[in-house]
Amino acid sequence: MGEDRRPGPPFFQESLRPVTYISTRGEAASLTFEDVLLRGLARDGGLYVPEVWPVIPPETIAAFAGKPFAEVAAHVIGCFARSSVSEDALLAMARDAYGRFGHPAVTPLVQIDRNRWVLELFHGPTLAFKDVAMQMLARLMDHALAGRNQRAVIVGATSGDTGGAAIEAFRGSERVDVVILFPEGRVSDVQRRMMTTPTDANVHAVAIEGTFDDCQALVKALFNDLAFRDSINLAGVNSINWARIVAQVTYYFVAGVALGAPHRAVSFAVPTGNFGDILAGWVAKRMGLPIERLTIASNENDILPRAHATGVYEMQGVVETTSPSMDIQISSNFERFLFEASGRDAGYIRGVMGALQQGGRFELGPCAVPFRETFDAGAASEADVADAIRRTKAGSGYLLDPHTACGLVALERTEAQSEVPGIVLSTAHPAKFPDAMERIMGERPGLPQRLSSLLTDPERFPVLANDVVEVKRFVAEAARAAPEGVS
Ligand SMILES: Cc1ncc(COP(=O)(O)O)c(C=O)c1O
Ligand SMILES: N[C@@H](CCOP(=O)(O)O)C(=O)O
Repeated sequence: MGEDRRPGPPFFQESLRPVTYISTRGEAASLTFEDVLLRGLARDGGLYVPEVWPVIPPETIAAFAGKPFAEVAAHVIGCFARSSVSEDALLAMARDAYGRFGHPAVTPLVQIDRNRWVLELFHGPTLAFKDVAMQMLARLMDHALAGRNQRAVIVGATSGDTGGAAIEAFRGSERVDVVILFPEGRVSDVQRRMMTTPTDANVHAVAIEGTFDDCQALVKALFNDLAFRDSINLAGVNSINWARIVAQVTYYFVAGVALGAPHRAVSFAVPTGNFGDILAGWVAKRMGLPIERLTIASNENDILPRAHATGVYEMQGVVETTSPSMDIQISSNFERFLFEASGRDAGYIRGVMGALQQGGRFELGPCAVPFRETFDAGAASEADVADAIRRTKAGSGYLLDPHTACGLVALERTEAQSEVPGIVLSTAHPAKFPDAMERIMGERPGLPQRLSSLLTDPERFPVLANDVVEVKRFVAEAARAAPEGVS
């Protein structure tokens, strides 16, 4: 394993050097992986990225072939986490985390067409791709907090899936309390119930009168109140937390190698909201995975494809779709890409993020070209989504969920006339969206037997105004109610 530092010494000499992390806004201290893991957002409001990019040599990538998912995960995460956690500890965590998945391959590939594949990321406990990272994150955080004899309060925002995955991964934890904010009435019943039916005292789901973007802004406001964040040891599990991205990089390598990488290239289409999952694909490419095309797939909330076409990132109001987890406008992780595309110009990032906050838009300027060169982009209308689900079922017998259908539509629109295999990331199981699937296909996909009581178990959740003071009060109360004994 080596690191991409141009110019620089040979990669093997670099390989023992721990990776440190810098903020995209350039005004926060550099941190270790463990600090980044526990802090989430940087104190200057920016996002952490590695100071140097690790590179995995082709022969190591080739050797991933046939290896258990957990072993590849330990290697990939180890590239970023070496300073904080040993590869043996990572391997033990990965074996434990991925042992909970319902498929031996963890993230199997299914062929749906001559040269198109679906990468099923939904075999974890909450039937969405978030489990792949969240199950590792919970173990990494517990390991780090135990080492420091500390507790933390996690506050997260969800458009449907992150919340359930976080609550499932951290429920019952003695070191962590979790408060998840979700947009009232804008998640599916199954998604909401995955958050509101667990009875563990350390997990709380809160409906916010607003959109996902409002929930995410509330979380960032809590992080930006430095006195508040320090008083409760605030941590984050959204993809603003770098460890989330890192843990998602693994399945790009696993899928790529299964289809012939590093000896041949592959392409991915990624259903996109917060830009986390596709950023993980971009990281895999930087680390050496030969990815020909990386396609941003949106639903009718098409701010990223519009920015791709016009060079202007402009908010227009969120519309509700059958793929609610992608009903997002402020794609947090886009900031990480812009930081790299601008040549790590923290001043540029402060400028564009300030403009977005104040005026709801910014011009990509010099970043428009690298954005177009690095990614393709496509948006699916609601009619496109229904059509993709119906014809895929008719053609191959395979049932896509509405998020995955956006991915397929975007892949089809941007596919080159090349023989490179196209992989659509399947980010959720169709059973998470029974109403939408019934409208499209005429029947409701069944939930797995282990979730049979989900739709009848009692729910508990307060509804709060989109108001930072009210949310702070709720979070402080949840933190106060935490058990004594750990500082
Ligand atoms: C099912 C599903 N698909 C796609 C996405 C978009 O992923 P990202 O926010 O990482 O872009 C999400 C939410 O994040 C999701 O829950
Ligand atoms: N689609 C997500 C939104 C939050 O994204 P994250 O990856 O930053 O946690 C969800 O389902 O909650």
